[in-house]
Amino acid sequence: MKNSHVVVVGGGVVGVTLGCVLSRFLNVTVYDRDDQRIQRWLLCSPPFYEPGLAELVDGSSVAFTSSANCLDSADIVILCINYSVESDLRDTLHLISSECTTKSHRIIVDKSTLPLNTSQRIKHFFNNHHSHFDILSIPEFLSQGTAIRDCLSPSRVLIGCDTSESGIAAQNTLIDVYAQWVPRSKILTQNIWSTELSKLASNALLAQRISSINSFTAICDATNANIGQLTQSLATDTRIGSDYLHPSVGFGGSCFEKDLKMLIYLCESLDLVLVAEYWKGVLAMNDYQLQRFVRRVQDTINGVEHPHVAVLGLSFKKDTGDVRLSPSVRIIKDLLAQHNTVRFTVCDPAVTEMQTMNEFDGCKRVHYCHGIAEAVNQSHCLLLLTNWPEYHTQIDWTAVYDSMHEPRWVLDGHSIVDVEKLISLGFNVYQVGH
Ligand SMILES: NC(=O)c1ccc[n+]([C@@H]2O[C@H](COP(=O)([O-])OP(=O)(O)OC[C@H]3O[C@@H](n4cnc5c(N)ncnc54)[C@H](O)[C@@H]3O)[C@@H](O)[C@H]2O)c1
Ligand SMILES: O=c1ccn([C@@H]2O[C@H](COP(=O)(O)OP(=O)(O)O[C@H]3O[C@H](CO)[C@@H](O)[C@H](O)[C@H]3O)[C@@H](O)[C@H]2O)c(=O)[nH]1
Repeated sequence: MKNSHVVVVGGGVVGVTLGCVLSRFLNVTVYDRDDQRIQRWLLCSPPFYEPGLAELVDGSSVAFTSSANCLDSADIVILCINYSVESDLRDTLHLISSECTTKSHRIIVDKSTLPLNTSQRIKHFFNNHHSHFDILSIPEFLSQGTAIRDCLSPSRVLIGCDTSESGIAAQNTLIDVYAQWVPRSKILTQNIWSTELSKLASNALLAQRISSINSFTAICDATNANIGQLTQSLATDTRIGSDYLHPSVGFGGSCFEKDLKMLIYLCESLDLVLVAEYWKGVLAMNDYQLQRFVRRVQDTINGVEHPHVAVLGLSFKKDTGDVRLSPSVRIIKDLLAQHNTVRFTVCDPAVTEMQTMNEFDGCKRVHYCHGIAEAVNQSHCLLLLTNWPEYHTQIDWTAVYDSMHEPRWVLDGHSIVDVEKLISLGFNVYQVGH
């Protein structure tokens, strides 16, 4: 195993973090078809922001390439790719099959979150192409912003395989690989259906908790109940706990929505109509929460001539520059569509000006700012759309008040700021569920 060559396919946060950790024990190449991405990694200038990843890459022995011929020397191929369309996956498999010609046996690990039963379909594909590849499903549970910590100390590692002799041998090989840094008690072996479903179930339950708490913010907004007091009470019940019960404008990012849709698709294809409807409710609640916030913003700018809205936080959560399916982006786009004259100044320490321009197709009504002071200057309304509490505490509220124009609204989408303090300074404040 020591001299095994591992090729990680996909140079995103999952592939690169895992590649770096594995390179402490094995010979690792990260292959991505996007040459620009690879060039950034080769220059140790990551194509996206993930805390500590540049340093990890810099200190590792990982090789990076956009040339697929590295696949031929691989003993283990680990798929860490994003899934867009079925034909894309087929092309990837054809590529692996055509490049991997010289060795008689290899292990293919599916680490991407792809539609259920994909590992089985990968197996059939290679069987039909007369290649002796064993397929394992090892889903990834890391979160962006804490990718390195999660990869080094995972809560569990699931290794799914079929029940053939060589499948179990491949599973044992990967157990030995992971056991080099993960306690064996945290490495669980399962069948492939269970590992694939475990991944979707985990994200579905986390998303469901967020939608559940957000549903209570709607009740709090309509009554005298306060969401902070409610979550405090829920958190003290150890059976419920406090994780993933932080109220927000809704969850975002490239995983929860996509994985819920895969789960719903699976339920529908199994004719489990009620189960599908149940999970659709989680997505519907997420949209409802976002729309409630958009309406709140509209109410605050109604009647203001040429409203100027400052936005703090564009990425989908703290410690990442990822704007994929970010609630913040959705809110701005909705308001741009509904209001002809509104303009935005946006500030996020982890997002670049170029990303912002690309996200809004160069729209002249959205401006990127380097700091909060610049963003809020002459604005009528400030949207707090980051769940980065440390960032909120850096705000000089008196200076913000002086540089804003009437009606001086602060709308806190992540229930973080001290509402009473802002009201005492003269701001109008809306906080989700307050
Ligand atoms: N981002 C997360 O927090 C996270 C966590 C757990 C699991 N996942 C899953 O892991 C997978 C990867 O996630 P990510 O965020 O690193 O993705 P990403 O979109 O950032 O990166 C994927 C990379 O794969 C490359 N790629 C796609 N098809 C390829 C091919 N055929 N050949 C070579 N390169 C190819 C793309 O160019 C891209 O650079 C996804 O399936 C995702 O759902 C992501
Ligand atoms: O109490 C909470 C917790 C999170 N969020 C939001 O939920 C979204 C997702 O947050 P998080 O789970 O921290 O980020 P991801 O990086 O998307 O990670 C999720 O998705 C990954 C990809 O599948 C999984 O591997 C991880 O285990 C899973 O946490 C973000 O918009 C957060 O603002 C809330 O609104 N309230």
